[in-house]
Amino acid sequence: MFKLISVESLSKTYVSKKEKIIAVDNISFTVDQGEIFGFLGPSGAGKTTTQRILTTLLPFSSGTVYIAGYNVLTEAKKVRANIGYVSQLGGADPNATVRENLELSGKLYGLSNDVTVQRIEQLSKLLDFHELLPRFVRTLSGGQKRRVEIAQGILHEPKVLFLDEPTTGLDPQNRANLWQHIKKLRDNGMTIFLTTHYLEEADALCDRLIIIDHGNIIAEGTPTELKKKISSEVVSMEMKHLQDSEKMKLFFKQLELDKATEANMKFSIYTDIGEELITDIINFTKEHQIELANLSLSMPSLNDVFLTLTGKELRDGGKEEEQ
Ligand SMILES: Nc1ncnc2c1ncn2[C@@H]1O[C@H](COP(=O)(O)OP(=O)(O)OP(=O)(O)O)[C@@H](O)[C@H]1O
Repeated sequence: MFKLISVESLSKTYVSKKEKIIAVDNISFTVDQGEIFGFLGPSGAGKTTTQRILTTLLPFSSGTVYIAGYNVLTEAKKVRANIGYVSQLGGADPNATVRENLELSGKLYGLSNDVTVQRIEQLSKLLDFHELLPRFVRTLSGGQKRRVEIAQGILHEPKVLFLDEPTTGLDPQNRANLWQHIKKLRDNGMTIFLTTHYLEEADALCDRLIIIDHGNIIAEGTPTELKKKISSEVVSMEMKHLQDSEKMKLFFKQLELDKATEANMKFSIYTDIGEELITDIINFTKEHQIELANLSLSMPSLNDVFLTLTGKELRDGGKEEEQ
């Protein structure tokens, strides 16, 4: 399969007031044509830095980067012609209409008027904002504005679309709606590189992803592969009374369950024999009159993956500016 993005031994060090900050530390990865590829990591992990390098906006310290077969250092112009970039801030002028914004993007990309009109027609239907074309951008909801900005980013039919935290600030319903639209773009052949710190987003949207922390790749695979690596199932349980937690801890020790975590009377046990373990827990709690607030069996989440790899949580909604 043709690799639309190929990154080899990429590093980026910022020098700020004589202090060196290694933002990206010798990372390598490739992205296939037609996939939604995610870059998941906490704030400060190096996601934006990497994305700005890949979109020719930032010089880097060492390594090689090819986008659509072109070298970002020596063939930056060709790279730019083949990519679309929608930053966190977006680029739509609030005081112009949706159509005017898109027409301006067409001019900036050097498209003819005919092609611009045709693309506006196509994309406004695909991204479900055709009826909004005469509206001023300032009157749009967050989700509607995002769809218009994505259309601006792909008006020139690029091979790769870069999306930086596309759903930050959107409510859960608008977020899920935007995911559907991003999937539609992928289904129409677009390759999408997306940075996110939302676990749920990475899980629902990405065909493959990298988890990045402190500039290093700590895991790579499909969401299912990553979750299966830690265990096939997770048993979650919460105690009603603190004194019972100690009894449960002893019980799990006897069963030699080494992949169990406990915090605030909540246990997560990573296991491949979930149903059997649930039966054992029910029998034990009945026998010892232990009251449970809840007990459930599920697939591990990407948060479990992050927790297992780094010992810390990467929770959704960890950023201050979020609503
Ligand atoms: N211009 C800069 N000068 C100095 N350090 C920088 C600069 N830009 C980023 N950094 C540092 O590089 C590291 C990676 O930052 P980056 O913005 O790439 O992270 P991120 O994963 O995109 O975070 P967020 O999710 O908060 O946007 C951080 O430690 C950050 O403070």
